Amino acid sequence: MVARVAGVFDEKLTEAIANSKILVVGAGGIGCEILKNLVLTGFPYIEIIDLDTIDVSNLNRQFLFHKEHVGKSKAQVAKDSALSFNPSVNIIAHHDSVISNDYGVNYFKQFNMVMNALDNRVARNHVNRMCLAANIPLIETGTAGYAGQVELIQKGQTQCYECQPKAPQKSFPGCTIRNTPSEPIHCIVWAKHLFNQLFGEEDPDQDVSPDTADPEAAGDAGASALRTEGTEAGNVERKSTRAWASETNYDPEKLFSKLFGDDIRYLLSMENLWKKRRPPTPLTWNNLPGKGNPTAQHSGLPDQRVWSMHECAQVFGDSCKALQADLKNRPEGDHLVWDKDEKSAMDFVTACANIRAHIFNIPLKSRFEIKSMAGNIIPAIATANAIVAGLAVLRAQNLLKGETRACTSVYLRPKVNHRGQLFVPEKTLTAPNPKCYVCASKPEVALACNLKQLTLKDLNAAFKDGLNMQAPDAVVEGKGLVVLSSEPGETDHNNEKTLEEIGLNDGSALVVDDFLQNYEVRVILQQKDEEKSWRLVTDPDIPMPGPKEEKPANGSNGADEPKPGPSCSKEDSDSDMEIIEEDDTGEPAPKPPKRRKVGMNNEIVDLC
Ligand SMILES: Nc1ncnc2c1ncn2[C@@H]1O[C@H](COP(=O)(O)OP(=O)(O)OP(=O)(O)O)[C@@H](O)[C@H]1O
Ligand SMILES: [Zn+2]
Repeated sequence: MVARVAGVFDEKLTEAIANSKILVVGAGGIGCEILKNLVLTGFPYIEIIDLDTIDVSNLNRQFLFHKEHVGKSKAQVAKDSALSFNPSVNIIAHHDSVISNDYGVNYFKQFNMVMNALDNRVARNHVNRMCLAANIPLIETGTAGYAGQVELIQKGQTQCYECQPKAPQKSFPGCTIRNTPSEPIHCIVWAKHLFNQLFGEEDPDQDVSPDTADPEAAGDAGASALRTEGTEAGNVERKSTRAWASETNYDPEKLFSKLFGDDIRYLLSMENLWKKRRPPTPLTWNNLPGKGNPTAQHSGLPDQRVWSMHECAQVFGDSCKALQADLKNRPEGDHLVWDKDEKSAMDFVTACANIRAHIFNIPLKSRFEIKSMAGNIIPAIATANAIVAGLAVLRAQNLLKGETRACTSVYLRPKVNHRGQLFVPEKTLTAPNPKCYVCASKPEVALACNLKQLTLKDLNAAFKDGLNMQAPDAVVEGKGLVVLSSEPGETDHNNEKTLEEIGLNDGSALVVDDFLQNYEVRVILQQKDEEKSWRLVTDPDIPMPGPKEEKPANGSNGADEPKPGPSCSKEDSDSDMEIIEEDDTGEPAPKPPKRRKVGMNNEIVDLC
């Protein structure tokens, strides 16, 4: 197939293309389209990075992949398929995360531009910072259903990906999830948390047991249960759910009795909760509704049928055993990662969510519906991906012609607007936010917190969650005192110390850097007695996200799992679209590299 037809582009562009080097990040729905376009346009040198392998669910739109490729590296297969269109292109495929420290600033610097075709904010933030550091243009793309967007990010000329705070991630109060669910999604989030507690990465924010600190139940919370329940029941004694499950050898009956019997009785004892609500009904393993109601009696696809409680319990038992076996086969300390496309993981969440829904008189859902809700699936539309990828490659051509000012953002709308437009371009480039804590010439941000209460561990979380850092190091400005080190173990002994205890006070400035991202920011501490956790403060006009429940979603289209927030008074909030994203891989942060970033003269705060 002829990929480059002489005379199609003017000489200047033809030459610029011939001398170009492009990095494509992501070989999914948009990435495959971009790669195909680049190859057919005659781009001679392309590197493509994707951490994932091909799933059968990708095949409907990621047309560089076929059935025989399932399980293989996306980047490698995308390369091989694209080469069949134009074997003369030099394509280098990396089956890897772009966040890996193998791809540092010097790696980025070798390219004329980067084209992002990602599906999560963590990776997008990272590439944004790398392109700013390397001072190369980044073409950002995203779709959500029929909507899409292409945006140029160029240091000093346009907004960066982080110039404006992203809409908050949809969140649910922790006590709704743990004590008083009222919608199917509450039960689905609970079930995903349970998966993590039992088999995944344990997170104290994902506790699934009754929340005795629920302000609504204040006073008598669980008191009667504490009196009547012994530790034998397993739910009153505060031990890790994982440790307890492991002691019982993940016995499905025991797990079921604790989670859906004892814990529910414990909740019932928090009487204030049920004054205005219908109380839950505990279930007993040996007496479940729906026995003798086999699958065969139902019509429709198995996944689209709602299971009886009896079936749920069976699936619960089977999936528990399968997941336990999977966990056992892994090296000590390893854990499972929930994946909607992994059968046992999806079965487990469907069964647990429905059992809990039944207990709380919430409508049950089919496995198909739960998969879509639990995976935050927004249908990916092949044509939207193709359009956005086409626009992205046109923008790449603009850039190569030196027409940066023409590279305004373009929005693909799901429907024509009142002007009859389906593609809506911005009139001008969007100027950078001079107060941006990422792309400003001297990035600076204030952190409002109560220094008497905020611990160094919290501070680390604030840098990770609030400033989107991967491996923060923090030094007291002017003193060279290391308060946080990304070097494992170096400052961990101070984790529980408050900022006041380590000598920081109102107005103290920290220089915080992330070696992985080539990013440094000055953080000024602001003492706020009333602050329960922490809050970033930039320009007074720009509200910044705060901790946990306000943490920016990795998927601004709501593609992330809603997270429970710490406060019960917090209302759920839907997010608006910014860069539109597909699904989120929930990719874990990479391990920080072994290194000492801070200067030799810096000493580590040691208060032990
Ligand atoms: N840190 C990362 N490094 C490299 N590639 C990444 C990273 N994070 C995400 N990706 C890749 O970006 C691509 C995004 O593509 P897309 O949105 O079509 O998602 P998908 O995983 O292929 O599809 P779906 O989520 O619908 O199953 C994926 O192939 C994903 O593996
Ligand atoms: Zn910025």
